[in-house]
Amino acid sequence: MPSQQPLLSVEGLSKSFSGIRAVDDLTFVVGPGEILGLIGPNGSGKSTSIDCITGFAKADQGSVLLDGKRLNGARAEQIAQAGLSRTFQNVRVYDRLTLMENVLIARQAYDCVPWWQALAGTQACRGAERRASERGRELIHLVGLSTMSAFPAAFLSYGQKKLLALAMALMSNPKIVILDEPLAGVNPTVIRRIAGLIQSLNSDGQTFIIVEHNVQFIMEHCSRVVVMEQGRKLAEGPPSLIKEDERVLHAYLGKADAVAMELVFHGQ
Ligand SMILES: Nc1ncnc2c1ncn2[C@@H]1O[C@H](COP(=O)(O)OP(=O)(O)OP(=O)(O)O)[C@@H](O)[C@H]1O
Repeated sequence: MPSQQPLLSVEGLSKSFSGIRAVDDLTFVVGPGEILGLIGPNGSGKSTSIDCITGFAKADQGSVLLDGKRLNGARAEQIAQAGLSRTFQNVRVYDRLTLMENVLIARQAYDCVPWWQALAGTQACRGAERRASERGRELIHLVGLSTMSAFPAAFLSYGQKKLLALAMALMSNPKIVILDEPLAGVNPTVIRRIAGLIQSLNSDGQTFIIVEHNVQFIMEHCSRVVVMEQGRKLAEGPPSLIKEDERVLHAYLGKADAVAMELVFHGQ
């Protein structure tokens, strides 16, 4: 549990789909500068929780506070504007648009000048456009895609699209970035690049929540881990404690012996 005032507080979050309790009374906090890992077996409710927190699904119960501001009932774009941005399990980029256009579109949800200024092409509007282009260039460079900046996103490999999605999520200078399975379908080289980016952004103060099936990655890169099983929080703590928790091994493999430990925590 972080000692500072939490940046994000999720309390009593619940969501059912026609009788299936996908998320059941989930409570956790994220402190400023943390990298929180959210793990659990398939169907344990991770994505539904993230969808409810980010306004992509409506929770049945519970509250979400970002920096003390209540987000319940807000639309996804309002939540993004408040400082909570995310990527998706199935990467979402616009294939026909260039990388630069993709990041500029991502920023529009957050840093839009009023429509009348945009129509009139005011100085404020031109200034905002210039700042957005500079930020977009910086982020495309940061994720290592500068040489492809003017190419359509369709030219990118799946792993490169994940890097573009990360740049898009950062466009708004969010308080928290939620990465939903950033490593799924990605080769080891891109995994290393994503890991390096997360670490370097985090050392500059960026807070992350990472939802991931690669438990080894979570154990290496997160300061704290929340484990879900059947919609509920099963365990929570630093990686060193989670690794010792037999309930976590049981949740994944139905047993908690040395072989299970190697398989879950070291991917062997
Ligand atoms: N739109 C939906 N309609 C009906 N049931 C759903 C829907 N979305 C999720 N569920 C169910 O809710 C439960 C939690 O699903 P969720 O996708 O949140 O789990 P998850 O931990 O993210 O799984 P995975 O790791 O496989 O992505 C599952 O039983 C799933 O079948």
